Amino acid sequence: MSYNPRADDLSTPQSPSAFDPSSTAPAAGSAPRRAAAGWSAPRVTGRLHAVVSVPGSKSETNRALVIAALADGPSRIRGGLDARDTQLMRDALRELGVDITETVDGWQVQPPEQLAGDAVIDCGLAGTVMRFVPPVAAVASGQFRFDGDPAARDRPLEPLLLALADLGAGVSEQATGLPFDLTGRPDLPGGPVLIDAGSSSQYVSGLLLAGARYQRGVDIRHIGEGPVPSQPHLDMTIAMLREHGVRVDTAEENRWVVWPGTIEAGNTVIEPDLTNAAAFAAAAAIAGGQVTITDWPTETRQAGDRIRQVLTDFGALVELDGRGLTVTGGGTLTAIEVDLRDAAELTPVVAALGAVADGTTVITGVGHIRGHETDRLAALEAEINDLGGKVSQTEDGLRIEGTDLHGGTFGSYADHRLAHTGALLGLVVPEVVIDDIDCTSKTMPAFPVDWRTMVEESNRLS
Ligand SMILES: O=C(O)C1=C[C@@H](OP(=O)(O)O)[C@@H](O)[C@H](O)C1
Ligand SMILES: C=C(OP(=O)(O)O)C(=O)O
Repeated sequence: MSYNPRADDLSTPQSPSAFDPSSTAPAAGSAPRRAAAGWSAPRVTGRLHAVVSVPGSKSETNRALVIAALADGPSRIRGGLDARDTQLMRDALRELGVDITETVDGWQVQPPEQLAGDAVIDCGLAGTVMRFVPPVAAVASGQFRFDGDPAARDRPLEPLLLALADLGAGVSEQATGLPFDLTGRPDLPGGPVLIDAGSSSQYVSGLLLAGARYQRGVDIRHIGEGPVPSQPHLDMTIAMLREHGVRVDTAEENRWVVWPGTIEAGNTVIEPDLTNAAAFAAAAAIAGGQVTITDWPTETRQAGDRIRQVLTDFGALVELDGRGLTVTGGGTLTAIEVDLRDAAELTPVVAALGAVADGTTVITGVGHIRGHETDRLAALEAEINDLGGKVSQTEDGLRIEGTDLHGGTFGSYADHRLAHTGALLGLVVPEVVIDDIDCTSKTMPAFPVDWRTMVEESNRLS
């Protein structure tokens, strides 16, 4: 199965323009829409009553693949996510000479004696591919061109390219993002490097993942004014590396040191993706009723686990027990104020909840998501307001006045999580149509079917 639609088949709108507090024109909303009829979001007619399972974590899967590709022998990954982002990662690593066999019992990953290749690496729209693979290619012999979807060319990358050049890789001069060329060398010196990682934690994760294979390891210092976002994702990187015998020192704030050495091969079991699960959990809160997500881990490194507290704060009942995570909603929500810097991926789901909650929801700490799959702050503002919402961007987040909404087309900008926002609103607002539901294949190809099943089965029972 391929999750890699041709860029010119996507017909997705352009990214909305950068934040401009003086502008009242919703650049994102005025972008051209997909001409096709779109996907009618299913509406809940009674109460939700569903048990849902979601596939593996994108973040864990792509880290496990990179670690296995750099390890000292064969590894097995069980429960790995099969979606566009992880397909692109598997394809990229294969271009570097890694053998990945997909069996019913998981993926068997066999690294080559020496990473090597001469290839164009397609990053799609995947942050984890465009930021984790170049540090790996830096120790491969060969020349690589990195490119991706049109929207991927707008995603920030320059700090990582500068860092890789400082560490000894050959990076095309003047490159500030995709596309760029990289020449690797198995004896990459590595060593100390300064980086402004305020726009993405993924630069640091990428350097950490490959750093043990650099001659002098890597000693990264973040020098930006603002903090590095998404701390749980950094913690996940460090924990997974340590599980594979890599020494990572983190005693100093904003400094990460990886010692040179072997990355031990081993087996990894991937947890369900809690950020994708968050959309299903939020469904019960927004529409009322009960949704159980199976296999929700009692302890996890995933940032998406934060949704438990968020939904509780909105007024839902959230229980974690042997069944999994069960969310019970009464159909009304109370607005919250929340700093999502550590779990910025949740912003589109939280924005949907805020749009229909009683009161004004304020989300802070997420200015950097202007560089996610699309400018998420502009897109959420424009698309929710197109349905009659009252959303405005702030410098580092959103201010959302809960109100009654009406139907209309919800633009997804090729962003799976924007599609989740539209689907959530469509549970309670009649005639919401999502222009491009297929973009959910980035991390969950079954999303449209599983979402509709959740709603239609509940409607049938109530
Ligand atoms: O390392 C990862 O797996 C991720 C880190 C975060 O990126 P940013 O730090 O760029 O937000 C997160 O938003 C993204 O979905 C996945
Ligand atoms: C920001 C996200 O993805 P990426 O890994 O492409 O940065 C996301 O999945 O919400």
